[in-house]
Amino acid sequence: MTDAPNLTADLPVARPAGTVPPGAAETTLTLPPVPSGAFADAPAEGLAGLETRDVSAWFGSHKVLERVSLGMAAGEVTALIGPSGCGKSTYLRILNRMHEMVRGAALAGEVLLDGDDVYRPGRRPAEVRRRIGMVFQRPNPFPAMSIQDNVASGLKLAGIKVGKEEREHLVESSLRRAGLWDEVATRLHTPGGSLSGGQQQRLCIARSLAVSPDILLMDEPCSALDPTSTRRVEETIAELRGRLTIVIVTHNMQQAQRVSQSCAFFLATHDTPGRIVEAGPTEQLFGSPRDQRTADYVNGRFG
Ligand SMILES: Nc1ncnc2c1ncn2[C@@H]1O[C@H](COP(=O)(O)OP(=O)(O)OP(=O)(O)O)[C@@H](O)[C@H]1O
Repeated sequence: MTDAPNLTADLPVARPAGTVPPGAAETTLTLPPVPSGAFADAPAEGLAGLETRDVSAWFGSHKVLERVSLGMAAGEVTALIGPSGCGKSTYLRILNRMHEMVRGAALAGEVLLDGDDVYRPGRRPAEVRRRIGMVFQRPNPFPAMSIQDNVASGLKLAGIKVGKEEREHLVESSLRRAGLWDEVATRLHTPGGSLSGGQQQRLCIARSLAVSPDILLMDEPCSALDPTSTRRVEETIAELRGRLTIVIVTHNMQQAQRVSQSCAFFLATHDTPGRIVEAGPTEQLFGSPRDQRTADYVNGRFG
């Protein structure tokens, strides 16, 4: 594994994408390509990996991310860690084109889903978001809608039409994959809002899975949950590993170690945007970090 940011350290932004603020991307130059899978073992067959090259981000004139290059291997769980405000959630939202929904937001760089830039002109954001699903900090099912319809709503939102039988099959298989089926099989018609917080979060995972995404992004998915529900969601993540690619933002160092195979440590200072200080196998990042700042952070000495 390689420290991701060092590949292109101190080079100007390579390819402005979107509405980069004036003067932000001064130079255009050709960078040596980041070798595919440079940060991970060979990708699992049939699964898609994600890679970013020199991703920078702004809110208005405030630059919040600086040239983040990272490979997120197919079928693995990659954890993004770092102190509050270092840009982890912004980075996550860039991966499935949600960042551009914020007024005044801009970015530069490339996000490659199986080698294909999700910001390529002509590529539809809705299609990107179907392939790269997202689970948020707070469970957000439709509370009055039945459990079954909540799962199927993912299909509707993505504009996927299926027959009754296939719909039922998808609902069941998605709930099974999210580890919720046994708890709800006899009450699929009761409202999603009647479930516990942890069950609601797994319902949201099932809703995301119903459209068969390649990637699942999770933004602190357990921060609103009690320890038992947290453990259950972590088990679900473990079961999904190898079937799709997961990128999770977490403040919980134990959780990062429990669920992820790779880890990236982000850091910003009061006058510098967020960057990756160190990325690599989780075991190495926690067991023998190369950078003192990583060691200090994972050992709870700051942040
Ligand atoms: N919608 C927004 N408009 C303006 N600035 C924003 C917006 N969202 C985030 N920011 C700023 O971008 C920077 C990075 O925020 P971000 O939420 O990505 O960090 P984070 O590492 O995920 O933080 P946390 O761990 O607290 O969630 C912060 O300075 C934040 O204030």
